[in-house]
Amino acid sequence: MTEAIAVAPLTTAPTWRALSDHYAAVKDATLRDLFATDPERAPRFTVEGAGLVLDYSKNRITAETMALLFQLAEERQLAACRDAMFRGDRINTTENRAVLHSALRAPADAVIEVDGRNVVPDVHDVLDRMASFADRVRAGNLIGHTGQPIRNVVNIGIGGSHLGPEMAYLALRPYSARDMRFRFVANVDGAAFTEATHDLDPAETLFVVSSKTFTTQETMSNAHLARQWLIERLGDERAVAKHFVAVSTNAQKVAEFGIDTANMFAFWDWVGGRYSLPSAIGLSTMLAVGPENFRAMLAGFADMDVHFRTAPLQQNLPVILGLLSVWYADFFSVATQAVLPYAQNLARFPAYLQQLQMESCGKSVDLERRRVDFATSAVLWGEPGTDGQHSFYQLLHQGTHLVPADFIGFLQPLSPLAAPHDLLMANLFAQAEGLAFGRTLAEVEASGVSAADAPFRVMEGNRPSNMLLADRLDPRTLGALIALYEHRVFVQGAIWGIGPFDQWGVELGKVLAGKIASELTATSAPDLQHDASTNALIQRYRNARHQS
Ligand SMILES: O=P(O)(O)OC[C@H]1O[C@H](O)[C@H](O)[C@@H](O)[C@@H]1O
Repeated sequence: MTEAIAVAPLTTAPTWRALSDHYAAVKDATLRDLFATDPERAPRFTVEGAGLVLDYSKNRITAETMALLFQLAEERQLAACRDAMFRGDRINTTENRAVLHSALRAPADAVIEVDGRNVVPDVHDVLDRMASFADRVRAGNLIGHTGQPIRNVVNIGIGGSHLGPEMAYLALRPYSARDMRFRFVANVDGAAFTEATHDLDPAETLFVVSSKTFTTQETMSNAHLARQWLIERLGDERAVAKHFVAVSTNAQKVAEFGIDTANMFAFWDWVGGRYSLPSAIGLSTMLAVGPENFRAMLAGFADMDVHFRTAPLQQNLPVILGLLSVWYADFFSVATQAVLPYAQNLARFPAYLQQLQMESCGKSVDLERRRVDFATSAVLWGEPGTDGQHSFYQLLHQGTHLVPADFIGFLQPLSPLAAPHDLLMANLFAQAEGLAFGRTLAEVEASGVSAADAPFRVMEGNRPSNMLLADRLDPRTLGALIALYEHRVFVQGAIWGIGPFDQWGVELGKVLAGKIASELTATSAPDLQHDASTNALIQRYRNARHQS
């Protein structure tokens, strides 16, 4: 099946109109009043699944809002779209591909077919190869060209081939090998490579070149730098064979680069880059945390897959979160959304989610090729708490933008230092409370602040947030958390009727950069045919380059 499920233009859907009317009726309701008039509100709007608890009661919603949003989900055939994805239909119609990241974490006895072939055994073959390779490296049994064991791993990749491995490595740092060093190089800026390798002994260093296509300019440039770095220092081109492995879908390009395909870990075109962490793209994470922890992370992904497939819409975490995003983007005209993990180890989680959500849902044409007349993805951003509190929370509390926030916290500390955890969690709960309920003028004045100063201290509140809690940031929980956001993005895409699995918008920049790169380095003055601004910028760079 290659066709997307056809749906009518979103804004003509009957429930969309009902939601518009409903929005007009509830937009000024305050969380103070909503909580005061409904003692059952917190339990009513708390759901659990796959080891995560979601309290979404501090959103600007009523029971009717949710009923209408669930009705919208029915009208947009969300369940049928979801089932088509899990079944392996070619729902990525603009690239004519199936979308089966869920197969990467399916149990070994599952049967998921693409073009009549069960892909699950292929997935498990690669996982097993990754596991035996990881065991070898971690035990010090992978010997480099000069006879020394490999102790450093440098992942070279960008986008989905970087953000997931780096984010998961940092998240699971307490579970990782402390006697090895892990580095992640993405930016084509040579400074990234230099910084990552300056203190590494090449004799002990393994490069994992991760690229779905194996053609990405930045990754290929960094991989060539790595090759040169290694050969210069070890003095022998044959060293490459023992210090490079590749993760890719493109065996031909891997061989052309000079990596033996025996040292390649494969994945498939039905895995999107930003969904590829549970594929072989997770190799450097597995090298860090070991096969057992990596498989536990996959089990967490699978827990959330099952929850998304089977929980009723009303109890379904990704469905609820996706619908709330639609509610804010399209009715409150909210342009940004914050993700605020109260866990230092999730420092790169917002960056990871940026690609996941913004590359997926940053679209303005629906699958029926119509320009949309509603807002799609919000700009997603965030930093770990409490650091963000001392930076941008001022705007969250008193600025003119409404920024719905996802707070993420863990009941058990990851660090052996338990005392700071109480303080961390106190801040987490306090921020959500403060944003929702604020502080009125009367309350400020009653606290002894003068009438002249009081207006500056008022916090109007009514700023929505979700609270996501789990027991502990362990591999299984991390998997469930990532899958929660993957499926939330899917829900948004299905409601909006856009294709969340392509990224045509990144192509133009690549084409232009290729042309400009040759103009910057041409020995004779090129005939610049850009606009006047771009021509002048190129000229300025050429002048500086040729003077130095
Ligand atoms: O894994 P690669 O093929 O090197 O792709 C790396 C990244 O670059 C592309 O331009 C896409 O925008 C991303 O979706 C992708 O993750």
